[in-house]
Parts: sequence; C-alpha cells; structure tokens
Amino acid sequence: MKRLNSQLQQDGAPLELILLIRTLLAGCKEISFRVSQGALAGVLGSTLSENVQGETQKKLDVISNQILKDTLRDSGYVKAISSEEEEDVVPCSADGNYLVSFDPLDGSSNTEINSLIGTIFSIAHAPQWMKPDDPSAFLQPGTQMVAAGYVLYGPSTMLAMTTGRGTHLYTLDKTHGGFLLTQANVKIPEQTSEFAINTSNQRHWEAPIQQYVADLIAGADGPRKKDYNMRWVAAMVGDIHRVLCRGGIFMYPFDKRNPKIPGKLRLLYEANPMAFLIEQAGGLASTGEGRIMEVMPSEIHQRVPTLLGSKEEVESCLEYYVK
Ligand SMILES: O=P(O)(O)OC[C@H]1O[C@](O)(COP(=O)(O)O)[C@@H](O)[C@@H]1O
Ligand SMILES: [Mg+2]
Ligand SMILES: [Mg+2]
Repeated sequence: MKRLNSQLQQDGAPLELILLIRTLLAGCKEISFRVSQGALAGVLGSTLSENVQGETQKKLDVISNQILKDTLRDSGYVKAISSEEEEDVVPCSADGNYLVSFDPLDGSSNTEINSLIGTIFSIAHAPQWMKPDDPSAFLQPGTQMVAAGYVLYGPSTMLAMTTGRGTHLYTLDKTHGGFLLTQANVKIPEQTSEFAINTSNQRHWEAPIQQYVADLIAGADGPRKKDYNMRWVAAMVGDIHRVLCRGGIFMYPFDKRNPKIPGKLRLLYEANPMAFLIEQAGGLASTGEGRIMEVMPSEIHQRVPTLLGSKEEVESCLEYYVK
C-alpha cells in the first residue's frame, strides 16, 4: 500500500510542507495513543477551566492541544499557531514559513462515552511581513489554504487529507506507525438520502432551514418525494467522515439564539478545513449565503453557518434560501 509521503509527493506538495504534515501527524499519533488509553491513563473527564469559547475544557482538549503545540512549536516550519483551545495565536519560529490552525480535539462531548473524536487542521503560508504573535496574518480566506485534514480516532485511526489535488483517505498501521493510503481521490455521491443536523435546535433556525428539514422529514409523502434518514455523531469529524465515505449533507446552520454568533462551528479550524476536503471530493460547502472558503475572517475564533456535503443536496438546500 502507498505511504502518505509518496501520495503527497505525487500531488506535488513541496518538501517542507510534507515535513510539516508529518510532524503534525506525529502529534496526532500520540493523541491517538492517549485517547485509546482512556480511563486507564486518567485522561477522561473535564477540567475546571474554560476556553475562549466559554466551554468547559475536557482533559483531552488540554492534553491534545499541548501535544500539538509542543510538536509544532520547535519544528522550524511554523511561524504561528491558532488553536480552538488558545485565546491568542501561539508564536513559534520567526522564520517559519507556515501558519497552522487546529481543533486539537473535535467532538469533546464524546470523550466520556468512547465515541468518535478527532483532530482537525488547516495549513496556510505565513506572510513574510508577519511577526509570529500577529493574529492578523491568520485572517486569510480559506482559498489560501495549502493543506487541510482531519485525523479520526475511531475503531481505526484514519486520516483524510488534501493539498488541493483531491481528497485521500489513509489508515494508521499501528504495527509500523505509518499512514497508508486506503482510498485515493474520494468522490462524494452527488445525490444522497441522508442528512445530519442537531434537530433539538430546530426552533432557533431560520425559515429556509426550518422548511428544508421539514421537507426532508416529510420524505416520500412530501415535496422531495423521497425518504431521508438522519444521523448525528455530535462530532463534526465523524459526521464529515461519513459524508466522505457515502455522501450526505451535514448542517450546523445560523441560529437565532444569538445573532452576533452566526453558528456554532469555527471558520479557521473547523469549517474551512472541512470545506477544502469536501470540495476536493466533489461536494459543496456553503454558509447559506456563499462559499465557506471565500469568507474573509475578521477574527481567529469566528463562527460561521455550515452546510456541507453532496453537491445536488446542498444545491437543493440553498434553493430554500433563494425562495
Ligand atoms: O452539541 P451539538 O449541538 O450536538 O454540537 C456538536 C458539534 O459541536 C462540536 O463538538 C464542536 O466541536 P468541539 O468539540 O471541538 O468543541 C462539533 O464537533 C459537533 O459537530
Ligand atoms: Mg470542534
Ligand atoms: Mg475541539
């Protein structure tokens, strides 16, 4: 089976980017091991501290964040890091050529129930003019990403990765510790009968999504004349992996509860990297008003409404916005 290295070379990734990706994944392998230890290693449960999002941090949020910071900070490739668990950017090497944004542990609410969790990351060039502690350099649209991916800590540890030449899936071979290519050039089915959304938020949604989801649930008896099934892993990394594997539409839409916060998911280290993977696999990634990867960020922890998945189904969903 092909190794990650040779696929990245085949996709034309520059050597330094390949070395950076390998360094980041070395951190993810350590997280995979710590996660698999669970209660044996005392890594389950919450801490007493809150992150900049106002969420109580899980022990694994803090552990994963520290592992990735320690792994990347002195690598020499990275100028600065932005992380879900860090209020400000983390300065690294002044002559580093890359910026890395990551969600060290996605699906935190799943840690205690031994369910799917993961790490999500995106990589962009660091502007020459930038000082390592300057957050403004991260305020680039997603179209500027040079690589993105996630590592899914599930029954097997899997990697989904793109450098802009298709989306590929890899499986961690725990016998020799390398990621091996298990599915090249993923193509998401354009049509689907599977949707994912947290319906407990329904009363807070805007009218277009209310109507769109109502029509999905109406199934063959409704205007879509087709039955739909629902799934919700409560970990974006798990829901998006399912979409890459068999199609579907994943939604975390605008929510009227607090109009200043237009969604739950964060642009830099959740929505953008997933949008890059989905688009490179032939799917669509929208905020409802436009392409996620064209959103111009105004701050590093900015949130966006998120609609991702099978091309024709996302298009059908967007028609409700036009109506
Ligand atoms: O609790 P809800 O509304 O189901 O939200 C689940 C969503 O929140 C998240 O867990 C947020 O990510 P974090 O766990 O990294 O904070 C997503 O992975 C997931 O899609
Ligand atoms: Mg997350
Ligand atoms: Mg997280």
